[in-house]
Amino acid sequence: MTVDQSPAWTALNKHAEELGNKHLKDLFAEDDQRFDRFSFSAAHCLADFSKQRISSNTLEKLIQLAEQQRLPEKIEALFTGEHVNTSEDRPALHTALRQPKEIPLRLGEADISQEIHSSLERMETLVEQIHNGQWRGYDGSPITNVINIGVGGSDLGPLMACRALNMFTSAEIRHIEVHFVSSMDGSQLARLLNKIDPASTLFIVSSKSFSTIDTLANSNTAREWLVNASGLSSELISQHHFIGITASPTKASEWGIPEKNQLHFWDWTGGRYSMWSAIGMAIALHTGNDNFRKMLAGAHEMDSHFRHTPLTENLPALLGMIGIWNINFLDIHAHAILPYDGRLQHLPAYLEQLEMESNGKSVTLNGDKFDYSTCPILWGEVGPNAQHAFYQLLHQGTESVMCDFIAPALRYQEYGEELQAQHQLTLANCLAQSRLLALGDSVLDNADNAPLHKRYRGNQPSTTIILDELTPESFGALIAMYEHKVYVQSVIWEINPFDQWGVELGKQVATSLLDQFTDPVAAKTDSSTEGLIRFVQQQRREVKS
Ligand SMILES: O=P(O)(O)OC[C@H]1O[C@H](O)[C@H](O)[C@@H](O)[C@@H]1O
Repeated sequence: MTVDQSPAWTALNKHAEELGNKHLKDLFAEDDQRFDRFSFSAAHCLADFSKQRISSNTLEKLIQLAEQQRLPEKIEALFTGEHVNTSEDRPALHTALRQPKEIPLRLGEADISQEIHSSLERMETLVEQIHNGQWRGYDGSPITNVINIGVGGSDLGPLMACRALNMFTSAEIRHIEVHFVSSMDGSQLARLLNKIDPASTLFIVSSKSFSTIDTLANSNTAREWLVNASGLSSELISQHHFIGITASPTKASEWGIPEKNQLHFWDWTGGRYSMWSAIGMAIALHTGNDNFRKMLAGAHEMDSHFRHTPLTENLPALLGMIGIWNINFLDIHAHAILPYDGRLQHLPAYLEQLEMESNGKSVTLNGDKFDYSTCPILWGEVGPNAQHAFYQLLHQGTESVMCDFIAPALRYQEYGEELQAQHQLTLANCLAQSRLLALGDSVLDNADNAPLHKRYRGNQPSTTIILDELTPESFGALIAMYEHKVYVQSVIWEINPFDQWGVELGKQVATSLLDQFTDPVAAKTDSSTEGLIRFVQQQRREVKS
């Protein structure tokens, strides 16, 4: 029996028939205590679910589904290192990466918390050496530019965190610029190599597998650039200008990263859950080791809340379960992430990987196919900008879209009134948009007289997440909350959120197609692929002739 045939699921289907058609404006009209009833706080975050199409009865039934799916035990299994990643037969212990040293965690014979903290301390030592100019380039120059080469989980997290915590970079370390290169087409790298000095540039090759072609292609180009600029051997260049962060040390050594320039993490850290490990070195370089530790501490605060709080007040559990309600009972399959703080500009892209690579699955842990929906299409943009882009669709389109509005309460405390006024303006827009999406033009007195193209139907569900302030701690807590939300949904859907088999075949097909561009008698594919390759080859011939 799959979960959609279970008693709790059936009860929710029945409940959806009763409540599903009730408009949010009616739910608010019936209950002026909705905010108090449906908003919850923990670890620097307040989550307001009152603009979700739920009643207290809905939450009760969702909690019953979560208990039916044994969510509390599954949460404990995650934290204690059980092999929740069944298809790869591994634990998923990203929470251990932000656990204080004093709390032991046994994995088999080993207490991994000691290993984790010695790796963290080693990373911090390298960061200090780079910050204080001890780490030198091939001609003795101190490092001023650091380029993180990585993709997916080895890029999106560190990039997001560096932008989010940019204002926490102290003057002492501002002489170090951190850049991110991920795209296999070389466009980011080419732009950078044109403007930086090779002698004072350090590359961090971030790759759990150390076999991702995107990252190796960019790293090969970077090394060739340095070898050409210096006239030195690639061995010598690798000693001064390359650090490798990986869970595959042998491959990193084979590529040429000296053992002493390597930082390691573990296969029980999923790529998209790895920014808390040495993969976060770029964050520590950009914001300082202290702020990196504060980010870990904030995430640990949310971990403790998730692990020890009853489901009825558990933020990640409620965020996850209300998502299940929207997807599986209200038939909503689009999810917009809308940060009302430009520092969180990379949050949507990060969550796209975290959520869709984790829960974009259609087979249960037992290998069974099923008919119910899983992860929705998730996308997003900085809210105020998106108001001038796709909010037309949110307000007057035909699609139901659930939205997450995310904003800090406090900002610019140490700045002038102008900037504080800009934050006030941004908050007003954040609250206005979620209000209008929920209530539609019932916010106006005489909306009924307006022509249809000026009507706003509302009833678009949203959650508003307010951080006390955007700090390393609250940022860590926010990301940990979404990680746990994803896990909660995977437990309900009985899927494995920690593997990503679906990304592999495309890589193989790409490798086999590479030959097609150079070898005309290569293996047959299909008329479209062959036609497109012929067109590219023709363009190249014309350029040459
Ligand atoms: O860190 P790496 O092994 O280079 O992997 C980088 C990324 O590529 C893979 O294809 C997966 O899609 C991601 O989960 C991963 O984060």
